[in-house]
Amino acid sequence: MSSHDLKRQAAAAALEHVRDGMKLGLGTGSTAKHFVELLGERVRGGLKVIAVPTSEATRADAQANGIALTTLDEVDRLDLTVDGADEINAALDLVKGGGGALLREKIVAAASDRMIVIADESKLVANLGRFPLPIEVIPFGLAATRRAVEEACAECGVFGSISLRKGSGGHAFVTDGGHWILDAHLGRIPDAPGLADSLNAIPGVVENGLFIGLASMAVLAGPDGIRIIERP
Ligand SMILES: O=C(CO)[C@H](O)[C@H](O)COP(=O)(O)O
Repeated sequence: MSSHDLKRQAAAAALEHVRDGMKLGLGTGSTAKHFVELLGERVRGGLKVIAVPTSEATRADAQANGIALTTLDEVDRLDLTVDGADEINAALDLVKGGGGALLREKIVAAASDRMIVIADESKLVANLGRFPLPIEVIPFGLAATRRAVEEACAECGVFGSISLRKGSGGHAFVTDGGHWILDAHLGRIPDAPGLADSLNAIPGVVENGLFIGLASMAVLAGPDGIRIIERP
């Protein structure tokens, strides 16, 4: 079965947790895009939901699929966010931001009563860190911020190259918030909560891609079917 099919299966399984009248957060990435498409089918069939997208790309997809949108200024809390991830461990801590939407994704997840992570099972890892950790930074003072990121990593016992993410044309990739992304190639992150706190204490860092304690359930699709991991 292709990765495309597995992602769609995970998205379909998560859709079973959506109820009429819910306020939803819509994630970003290829797996979340399947969820938006399947949710759109249900909306066209009469399901009433209202949703906050986590990126301009997801906003466009949601609008194309006829999903009513709102903002976190107009609603207090969201009932459920469904989003993908780059890495998921057994404790449901995540690395996110491969698609560059980590800041809005974390704001929306934190404003949600529940977050369901959808992925093909290759995203489940014993240790976080093989996927480069995205760190969203302010362009001003990039070199100083990069040095501070290296120091914070070293103090947490993790080492590796830190690269500025490039977009099309070789220029810096620019997030929806107008920021840049440093990708930290660390290999293994033994203390993810500690590293997340240290990175966010750096003035030029806007947010990092470690999602600690935000996901309540992972829906993982593999060749043998759907596997659910729930936060105890
Ligand atoms: O964090 C993300 C975007 O910022 C995505 O959820 C993550 O990159 C997974 O993407 P995909 O579903 O395409 O594998």
